[in-house]
Amino acid sequence: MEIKEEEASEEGQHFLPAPQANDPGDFQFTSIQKSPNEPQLEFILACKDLVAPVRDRKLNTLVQISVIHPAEQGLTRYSSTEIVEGTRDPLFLTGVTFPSEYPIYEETKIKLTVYDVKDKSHDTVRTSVLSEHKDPPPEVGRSFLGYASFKVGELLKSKEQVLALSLRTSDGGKVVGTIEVSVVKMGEIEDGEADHITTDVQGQKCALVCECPAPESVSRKDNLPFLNAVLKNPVCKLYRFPTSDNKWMRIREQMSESILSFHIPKELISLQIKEDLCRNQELKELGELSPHWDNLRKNVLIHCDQMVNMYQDILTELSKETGSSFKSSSSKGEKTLEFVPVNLHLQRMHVHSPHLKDALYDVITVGAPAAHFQGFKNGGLRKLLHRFETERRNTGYQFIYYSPENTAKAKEVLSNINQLQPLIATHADLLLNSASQHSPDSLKNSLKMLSEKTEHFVHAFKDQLVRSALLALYTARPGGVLKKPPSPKDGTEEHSPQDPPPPMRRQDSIPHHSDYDEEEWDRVWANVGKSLNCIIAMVDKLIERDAGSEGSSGGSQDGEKDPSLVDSIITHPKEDWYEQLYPLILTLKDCMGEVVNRAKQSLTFVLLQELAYSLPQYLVLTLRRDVVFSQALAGLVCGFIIKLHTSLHDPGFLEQLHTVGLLVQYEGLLSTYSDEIGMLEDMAVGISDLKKVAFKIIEAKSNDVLPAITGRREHYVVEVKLPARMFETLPLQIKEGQLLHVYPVLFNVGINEQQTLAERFGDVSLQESINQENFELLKEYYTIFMEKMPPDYISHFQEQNDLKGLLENLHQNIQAKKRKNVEIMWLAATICRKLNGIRFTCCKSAKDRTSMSVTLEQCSILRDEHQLHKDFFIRALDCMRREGCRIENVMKNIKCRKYAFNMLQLMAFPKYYRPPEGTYGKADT
Ligand SMILES: O=P(O)(O)O[C@H]1[C@H](O)[C@@H](O)[C@H](O)[C@H](O)[C@@H]1OP(=O)(O)O
Repeated sequence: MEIKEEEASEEGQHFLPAPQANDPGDFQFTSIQKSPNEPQLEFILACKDLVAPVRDRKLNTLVQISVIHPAEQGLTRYSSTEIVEGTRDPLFLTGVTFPSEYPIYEETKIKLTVYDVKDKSHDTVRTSVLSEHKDPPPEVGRSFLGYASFKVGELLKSKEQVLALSLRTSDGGKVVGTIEVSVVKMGEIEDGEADHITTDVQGQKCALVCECPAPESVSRKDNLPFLNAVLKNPVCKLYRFPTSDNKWMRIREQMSESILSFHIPKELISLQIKEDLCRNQELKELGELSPHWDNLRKNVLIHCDQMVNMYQDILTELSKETGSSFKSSSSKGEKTLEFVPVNLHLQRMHVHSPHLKDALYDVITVGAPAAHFQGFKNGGLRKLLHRFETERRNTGYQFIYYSPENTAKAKEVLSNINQLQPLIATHADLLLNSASQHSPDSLKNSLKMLSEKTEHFVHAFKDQLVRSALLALYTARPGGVLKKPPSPKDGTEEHSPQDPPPPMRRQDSIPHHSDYDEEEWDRVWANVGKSLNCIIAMVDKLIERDAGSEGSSGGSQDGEKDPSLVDSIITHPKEDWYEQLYPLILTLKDCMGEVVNRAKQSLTFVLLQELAYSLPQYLVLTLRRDVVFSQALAGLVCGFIIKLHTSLHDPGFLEQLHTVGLLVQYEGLLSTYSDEIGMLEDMAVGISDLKKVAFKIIEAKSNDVLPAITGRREHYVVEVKLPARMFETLPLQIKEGQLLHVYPVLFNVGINEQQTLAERFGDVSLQESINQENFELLKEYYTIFMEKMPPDYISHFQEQNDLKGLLENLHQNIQAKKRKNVEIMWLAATICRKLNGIRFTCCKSAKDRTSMSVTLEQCSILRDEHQLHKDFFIRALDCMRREGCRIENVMKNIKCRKYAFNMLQLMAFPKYYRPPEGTYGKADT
């Protein structure tokens, strides 16, 4: 293949194609040998003796890397280095990496084009707009210096895998310098020869040594296939930066989407539809009600059915998006994608630095969970829910006020009933089965299980709420009314002294003609216990008699048995165990059925109260909360799975996971001004709602390793599947299905020009209270951590980390009420990392501000943990922002390689949040 003249050669090129499957078509090409899931090829670049077109001009150079696929004509522009200023011997810190999925072979040709950049502000504009099969726009702000090309095979087979190539002018004639291409492998020692290159850094000469010590495996490679099941379309970038002692560290940045972005919302919506259908059915089965309540119920059902239909439509639409793993920032207002998180990615930094273990730093970046389709005109969930609850509490006409806690309790009891009743029935049948087999051991075991479950069942109703709800329902039946109204002393109807009297008392339409028998429920409920006792007595008796031991009757545990019932049974014993037990089991089931019937109806009546108030506003609010929660949950599950896989071989982490639970820390960059107030209010509730989520790790029984969700709105369990060989290595408690809890915390610091307005003319109290409240939560987590982790772990932990000091510092910063105090974010993130937590960074779209923040976090980690040379802090930051994963993130969201900031916005940003010249500007977001 001929490489055409530079001016014309880039026809048909496009930037960073989505890597396709490694499918060479009809041609046979030589694959590159590589470790599974590792990049296929990584190299770094340096130029020497570049010739400036104009004498004495100081060169500002960058190299553009293009790929010529062996079976195709034309170039594919792949990536660029950063711009190195003021030297003829530039050494580029931004390297090149081809991820494992990229279609690259030994025959693939790489073209390196060196440019002299005259105007940095134009540079990114120029590289941003290339789209497939379009002519590149005219060169602006840069001029062509020279090019070189090589075949991948040549590089791989060269001595020491280094090529020194002459750079030539476009006519191929004049040599204008050389370019050195050196293969690098993360985590591998380079041979003893140190490669000394000098570079001019801000006027000072600095000797840089390219050398790496022995590798340390970061994450076990056998975990990767399972991570790859959830992570998609990785973008990789490679850098080398000097350490303070002039050694090289290597950094690989990786950014991946996750199919959980769509999978979790779909799972969740299906579950919510089931929950709502079940509730609607229960409302229908509530029985006869007086006209007032019946009308309310009809109205509620109309709206609830409509709601279910809407959820079903959304699910249908989402199900069409098979295999999708990314919702772009520009789709955030789309109705059918409401439940899907915006721009969710794993942002990973892998550091290989001299003398230190390799390290991984993960941050999940995602748009703040918020209901963009519903909008923010009236604020977000935090405000809306508060307002709704206050109004509901004070309106009190036409319905009975139950507090959110009591409504949640009603849902919990209903869910327990629905789970326990079939379970008890199964255990009862198993008992009968054991009886028919005449097996004493099996009979004892079945009885044990049956007793346990029945006790749980009886216990579930030991709540005043059921009692008071029964009373309330009684009065709502045709003709039913109380002699005395339900008493607030039972604590289920909550009225402060100032509140109006309970509305029940105003239901004058119901005639007074009968008394409510409050003890009836006690009797029905107690019968379940009694019938279980009869079964226990009978089993004891049967086993006793079977063992041939005469004399003692009734076994050892009949203290609570109903003697009349037991006696009547055992005075006429039959030797057929099944026949003896069958009628008792029937009685138990009947008694249980009676309890279930009454309890279900009464608690459903409690739910009717919640729904009856302010329809359809209540349902809209529920939808908003579901939408926000779904986005937050998708991110959380993604973060959890990644954390689990990367820490699977860390016993301390696993111990922490099941004894303490996991800290999940969110960094918010939203401003407390205009629409973003509403977003922050949504986000705060969405994140707080994650407390309702617990994880359970189960053994994968098939190739489907995608997580499943069970539960209901008040309590979800996410089942994460691990293949047998990984599952086996887990601590017993986790293998036995112990629920693993999460502790979400959110710290927000607005940084943009809107925040300046909020600080000058608006209100920052929302941010202040969120930070204060979440500080308390973080402190609570730390206390539990200190209490529950083993003492030897804690003493080692304390030697290494001054968590107390960091917490104190964070507290002072929160109290200080300083403007745009980004120290809060750094401290919160550091505490999270030290406590083994999951890190999140969010702004509206997780595109611009988030990119500034994660790159700053990455470079700060390199500085504080890996001795990044202080003179290279800003250069590293600029490299990552200019050519790193985050500019690709912007590109994939808005098809333009520009952070959407204008000068005004930048001036408002804290200093280190400003991107380098040429990487920002007006962008059509
Ligand atoms: O990723 P974000 O920081 O939320 O993107 C903002 C950007 O910060 C802002 O300057 C710009 O004007 C846009 O509003 C971006 O939000 P989009 O959601 O429109 O990408």
